[in-house]
Amino acid sequence: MNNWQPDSWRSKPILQQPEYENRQQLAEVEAKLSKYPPLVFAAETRELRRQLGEVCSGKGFLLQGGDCAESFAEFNAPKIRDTFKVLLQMAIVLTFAGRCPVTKVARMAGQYAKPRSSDYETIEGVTLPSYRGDIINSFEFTAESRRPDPNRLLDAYHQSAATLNLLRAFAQGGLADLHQVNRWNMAFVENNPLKERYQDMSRRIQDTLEFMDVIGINSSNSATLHETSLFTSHEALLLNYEQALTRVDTLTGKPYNCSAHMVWIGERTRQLDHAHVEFFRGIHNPVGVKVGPGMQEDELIELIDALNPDNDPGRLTLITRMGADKLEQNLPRLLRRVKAEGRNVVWSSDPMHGNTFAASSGFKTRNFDAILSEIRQFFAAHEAEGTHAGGIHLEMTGQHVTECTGGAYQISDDDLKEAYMTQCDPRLNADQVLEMAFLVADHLRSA
Ligand SMILES: O=C[C@H](O)[C@H](O)COP(=O)(O)O
Ligand SMILES: C=C(OP(=O)(O)O)C(=O)O
Repeated sequence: MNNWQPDSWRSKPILQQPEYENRQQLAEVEAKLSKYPPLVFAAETRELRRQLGEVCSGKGFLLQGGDCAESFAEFNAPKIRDTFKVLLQMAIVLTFAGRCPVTKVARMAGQYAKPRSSDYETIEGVTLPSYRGDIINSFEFTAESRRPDPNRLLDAYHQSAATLNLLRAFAQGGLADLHQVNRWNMAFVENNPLKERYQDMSRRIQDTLEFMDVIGINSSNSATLHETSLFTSHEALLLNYEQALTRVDTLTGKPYNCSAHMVWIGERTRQLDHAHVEFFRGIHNPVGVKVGPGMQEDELIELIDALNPDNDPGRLTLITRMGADKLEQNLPRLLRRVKAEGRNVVWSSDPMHGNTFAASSGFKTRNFDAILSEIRQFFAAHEAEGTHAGGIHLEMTGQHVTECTGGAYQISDDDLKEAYMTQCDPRLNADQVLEMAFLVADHLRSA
């Protein structure tokens, strides 16, 4: 890899970074972190890359989702469990109703750094630095809380480790057993308007499991029924942290970012000659890049070639976040060009980030219909261009929040205040996610 070093990003321009007052303290924290154990194992990231290779060739679907920003204050087992459950529930719908293998990647165990539209926030005449995620500063609106603190990198590491530990236990310790999932999902949809449809699917899964049991395949002899695999991901925005967790894999001799299985570059920091692209080109994880409506065809090809010079299917996921009103004009031209140039990428849709607006009540929100519209258009564009709609990327939570308007419960502007808990962007709640899962499953089945 040409002149790449884990720290070669430091000589490039970089956006969306905090201003640390005490650089010496930051350096000490980075040195400490670089000696800590990796959070993931390189071979696991290779398995994810293999699965994404299958998705790239049209034989699978990527489901990526979780919090907009994980929080230090809201760190507890029920919250992790509920998001895990909702991800699994969605994956079951996609796999069973959509007849498609699903690779599950959580936006968890590391999603602590946020790019912001503005460096400052003003409330009632007081201006302070913006909240940039718990790895950097605190949400509370005081000068002290908003001061970037290097020790937060260590807190983020420890909280990621604990989250990952619980996710691994849930995935492999029995909670994700298909018999169990089918059972607890029933309670989960108790009050959902799509309950009938879900229960019908659940009964068919139950019949299938009973049939398999009769022919001798059950949880005690099949890991596929007893366990699940769940990978982790986050936006690798704070490169001081990401570099400190980068290790050379002893099996292959290649550098991997061991802070998560997959990491992505955000829409605001994907400039070709900037630090994030430089760092990402050298790590061997599967990586993603957000692609907004302003992306030009030539620029995209250059970006693809910088990040995936070997044209390896599974290495690069393009996460489009166009906005429902801009997709039709901008996605097809990119699909056409990438296909014409023979570049292997996974195309995934983030229907959240292009559809944010301020509600009349003042809350930052997203409307469910706009989110669905972006997804529908994403599938339609791929169908028209003969490319594979490979995944979705959602900001969502298992908690019953009221952050996005609409959906079967018709959450209104006025309802937003009931349970608006996000620290940054509005998330879909469990009911809205289920509704979306059926819609996507219908598309997958007809694709
Ligand atoms: O999640 C993405 C960004 O961090 C977020 O949309 C920025 O929000 P802002 O426009 O309120 O800064
Ligand atoms: C910041 C994010 O998205 P984007 O880069 O697409 O704005 C995000 O996914 O948290």
